[in-house]
Amino acid sequence: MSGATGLVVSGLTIGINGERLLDGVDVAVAEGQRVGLVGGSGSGKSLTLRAVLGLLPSHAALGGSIRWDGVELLGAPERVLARVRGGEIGIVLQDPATALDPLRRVGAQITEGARRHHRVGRAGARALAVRLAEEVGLPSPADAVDRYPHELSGGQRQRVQIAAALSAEPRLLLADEPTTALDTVVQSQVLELLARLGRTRGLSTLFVTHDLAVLRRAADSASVLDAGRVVEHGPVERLLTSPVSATARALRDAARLTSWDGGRP
Ligand SMILES: Nc1ncnc2c1ncn2[C@@H]1O[C@H](COP(=O)(O)OP(=O)(O)OP(=O)(O)O)[C@@H](O)[C@H]1O
Repeated sequence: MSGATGLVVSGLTIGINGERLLDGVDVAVAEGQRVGLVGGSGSGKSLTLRAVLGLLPSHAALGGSIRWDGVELLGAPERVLARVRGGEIGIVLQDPATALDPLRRVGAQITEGARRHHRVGRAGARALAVRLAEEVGLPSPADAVDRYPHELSGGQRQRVQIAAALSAEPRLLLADEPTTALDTVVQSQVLELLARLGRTRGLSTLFVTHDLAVLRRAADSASVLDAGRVVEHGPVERLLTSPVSATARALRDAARLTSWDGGRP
């Protein structure tokens, strides 16, 4: 066990059905850091996140190393993964509609992590749900926790998912395209929320996206993935202003076409 805190992924390889899908990926997220993984569709971003959580199909062949606070997670026993997954490491996915259970009230879903990882009782859970609903900016938090997901807007549902990820008090948040399904105004609000939570909770983040303009608000440094390999790494600002690899240049050009204003104040 090494003394390194945070997440250190090194030389990660993933093969499924004889096809090498990830080929030696290195990513590290130290305490309090905001790191991005950016790349086009199919480049291996989600596979990397799923590998960290031990959520790959059982026939996937994994190599390399994924250490959390110095503890190797690759091949770790289920009880270790269960503690880390949704506990010390929280996750927020792209689509709150599929991440949330349509048949359970919002409050119960927000506090599931706290009940599983910290044995919070029923009464404590309700107070915690309201507090977290307030922290993530849900309107009328005491009412919101009694609603069902379909009674909330898409942006509010994404706030619920973030509150649920926070309830077990994680130190690292894995975010997989958490704003892609939202319109640009709501996207901006959710990015603002994640940035604030990072500051107030000292939460580190590993943020996956195909959009460098989004990443500019969500991470300070990033690795650029192409076909399962890291082709470039550096500050997000530098990836936008002077990308070196063809992949980063293409992502910069795409960001210019959409929302990035070229860095003008
Ligand atoms: N369970 C699986 N079985 C076989 N191939 C898979 C599996 N999961 C992912 N892949 C393949 O691995 C590659 C990387 O997938 P991944 O989901 O990591 O891409 P991504 O970068 O997240 O892309 P997107 O932005 O489109 O989600 C793709 O070619 C995908 O088809």
